[in-house]
Amino acid sequence: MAARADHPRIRRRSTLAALRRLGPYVWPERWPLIGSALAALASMLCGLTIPLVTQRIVDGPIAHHDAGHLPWLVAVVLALGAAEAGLFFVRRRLVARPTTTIEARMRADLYHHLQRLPVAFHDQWQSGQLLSRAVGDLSTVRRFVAFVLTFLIVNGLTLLVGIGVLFALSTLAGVIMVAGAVPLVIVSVLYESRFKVAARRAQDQQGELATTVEEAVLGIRVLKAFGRGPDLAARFAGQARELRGTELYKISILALLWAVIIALPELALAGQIAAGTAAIAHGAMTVGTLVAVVTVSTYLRWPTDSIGWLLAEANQAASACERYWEVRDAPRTVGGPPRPRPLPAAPRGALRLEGVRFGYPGASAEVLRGVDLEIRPGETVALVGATGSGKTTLAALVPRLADVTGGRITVDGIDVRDLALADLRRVVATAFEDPVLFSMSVRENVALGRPEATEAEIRAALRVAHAEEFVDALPWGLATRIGEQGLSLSGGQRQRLALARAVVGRPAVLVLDDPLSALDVHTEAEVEAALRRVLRDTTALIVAHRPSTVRLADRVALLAGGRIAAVGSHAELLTHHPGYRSLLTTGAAAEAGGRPNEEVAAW
Ligand SMILES: Nc1ncnc2c1ncn2[C@@H]1O[C@H](COP(=O)(O)OP(=O)(O)OP(=O)(O)O)[C@@H](O)[C@H]1O
Repeated sequence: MAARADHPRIRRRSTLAALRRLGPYVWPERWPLIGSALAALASMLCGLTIPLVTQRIVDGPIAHHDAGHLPWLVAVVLALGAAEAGLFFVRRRLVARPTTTIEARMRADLYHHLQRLPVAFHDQWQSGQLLSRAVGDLSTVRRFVAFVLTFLIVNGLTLLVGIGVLFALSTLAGVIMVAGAVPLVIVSVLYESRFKVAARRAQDQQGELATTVEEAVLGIRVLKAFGRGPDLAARFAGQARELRGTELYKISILALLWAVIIALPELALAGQIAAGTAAIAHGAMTVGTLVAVVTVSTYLRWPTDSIGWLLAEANQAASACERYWEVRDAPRTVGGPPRPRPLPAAPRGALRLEGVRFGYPGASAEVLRGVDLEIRPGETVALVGATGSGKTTLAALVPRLADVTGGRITVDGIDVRDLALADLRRVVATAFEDPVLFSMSVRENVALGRPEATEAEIRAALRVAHAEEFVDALPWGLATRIGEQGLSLSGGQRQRLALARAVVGRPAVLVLDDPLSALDVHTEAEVEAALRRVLRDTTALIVAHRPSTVRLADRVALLAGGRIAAVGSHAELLTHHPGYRSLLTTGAAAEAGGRPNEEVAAW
């Protein structure tokens, strides 16, 4: 999801308001930025002074055929030119550090915020949209602070000073200059709103394009296997065409703006030359003054020309800021409490679900409608249910990847929402069905479960997950960097590393979402045996799809119709619950998939 450019709320918000929100980032860097603006201004003033010296040269040594003072005046022009160049260099040097710092800070804050946002937020946003904000939009913001902001101020001031100089040289020349500049400003402002909408649309489309590329790369196996590459390529080409259309529209706006920007100052210059020549003929102006007027007007070309372009860049930066703040403003619905309750020094791991209800945002019906379940310290409960019955959803509520919408979950009698998130994540460890590994070494991937884990603890966790042998066989053992999302490993190997990550912190409560699903029969039996040892000291909730996983549990809870329909030992449920029997005896719970919840509820 991403707010679109044509949304009225976005149109109404002013460019200035969006850019003002950069304040907290820009303020700490104000001194070098002010220094760079002053250097740019001084450089402009040096350039602006050169025409005045030229006037002296034309009306003095040249008009009087007296070269006596010429070397001095030429030396002054040279000195001014050198100062102009030197100051420009200083500006560049001064601006680099603070602007890259601002960009880096904003990017880091965005990243931290993304990490804290609930899973529900990530479910709704395309990752390409987030990527384009973190990369493209923040570069636009840096360009704005480094260049656009400075030159909007400096060029504005140069224009004012330049027009003042023109008025001092010749009132008529000043009036002609202003007459040319006023329509230019009006046209620039008129085009601003149109350009802003187009700029925003282009940024959103870039985000969509990034999402398509990302999906194509991550899903390359599926696309190849189903021969769907050309379809996605066609979608990509369509999106690229749309983006091209928007960019062309942006260029057509800019082209018109540039035509006006170039034509008006040329007309003003022609007017100044015509009026100046007539004034010289009537003895009302010296040749030197006309030369100075023409040189000053020519010098003012860049500040005048740039205003429209700088405004367009400012608009682009404003919409980049809006896009950035859309993410930063997203509320952290799952956060730590203001006054967290402390965990017992040695948590026992009593897990209790009391009337737990949960509905996904925007969904018409709740997935969980009053789940009651108690898992005693050290006990292992398998959660079984038809596909889509809400097992994964329930498992995600324990480590607070989402918050219950009704009822409560307690660990050792404390509501998980009253615990500091760091405490909760320390006491509850999770391994998901789809084990995501990061582009880092095996050691780092496992240590995500406990950053301070020693080599011995990591090895012990690998042994539990029956992963030590294959890790040692990797080219650099624990130090082997595994590919993006661990793609260079097999599904079973990835699952075992995810399991090692979950157990390395020796958590009091383990939540495992189908931890043996990707293992072959032989490995499954070995991991099962190792897990059994870990589970002896840990409270565990295990989402189970097949009998082998269920065998790990002391008790089994059957989830159906959003509630716990039955609890008992595997043998009891097999005997007394036909629904459970059919779910497991078909080989895997997944095979019972497609059953409507109502039917399961009726078991
Ligand atoms: N992010 C989400 N947004 C909206 N609905 C969702 C989301 N994730 C899951 N659901 C819905 O919630 C219901 C429960 O899904 P869940 O993944 O918890 O089931 P499950 O029992 O774990 O299924 P399986 O056995 O197939 O893994 C399903 O109807 C699913 O479509």
